[in-house]
Amino acid sequence: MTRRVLVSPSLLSSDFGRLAEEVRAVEAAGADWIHVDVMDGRFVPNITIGPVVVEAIKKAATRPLDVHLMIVEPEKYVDAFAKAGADILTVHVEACTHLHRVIQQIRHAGAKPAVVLNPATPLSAVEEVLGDVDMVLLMSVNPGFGGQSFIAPTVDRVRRLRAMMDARGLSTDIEVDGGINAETARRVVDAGATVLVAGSYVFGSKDYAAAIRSLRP
Ligand SMILES: O=C(CO)[C@H](O)[C@H](O)COP(=O)(O)O
Ligand SMILES: [Co+2]
Repeated sequence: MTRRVLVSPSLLSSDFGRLAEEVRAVEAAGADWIHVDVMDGRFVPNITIGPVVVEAIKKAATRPLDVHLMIVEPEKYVDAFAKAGADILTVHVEACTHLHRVIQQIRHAGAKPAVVLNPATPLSAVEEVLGDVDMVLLMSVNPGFGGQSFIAPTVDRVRRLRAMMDARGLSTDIEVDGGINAETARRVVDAGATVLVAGSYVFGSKDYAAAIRSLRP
């Protein structure tokens, strides 16, 4: 089956001093979504941005904001990020005590809920909420930093997650984040991924449009 594949460049590797320009440049280069990495220095060993900066990105963007929350107690901040303009809000299952409640909270706040798994978290952790989310994100690096190498067993995880969805008659998006380039993109898309996050591969290239094009099947 041929599925449409979206590219969501991660601003983590962009020039933060020219954030609005970078957003406009990747959109002109063909980005489908804009991936925004929120880190709190607790869930991951790095700190990035909060709702105020998401609001600024929203003013520059015309494409949906795909906001990846790498924070503990996401329920405390979901409403603020939705209000700031997040279209898709993704929470780590490892950070949620009441995952189902957080998913409901995201939808109630007006954003599309998605859940994300670290590379060592079993797929069964999302099994009970597959029908409640718009997307499942599989991390293909340990979260916290851009520019890391793709963790190869992710390909089989994508294949098994797609089979779990097929068995339930679901065509939910599967996003993959970390170490995505033209070669790893092909492997995860063949396995059933439909959204590709790419940070260093896109922003580290001289030609954003060529980089984004090379990720598409
Ligand atoms: O969530 C992330 C890190 O935790 C980033 O989205 C991811 O690392 C993208 O960067 P790259 O494509 O350079 O690996
Ligand atoms: Co991310």
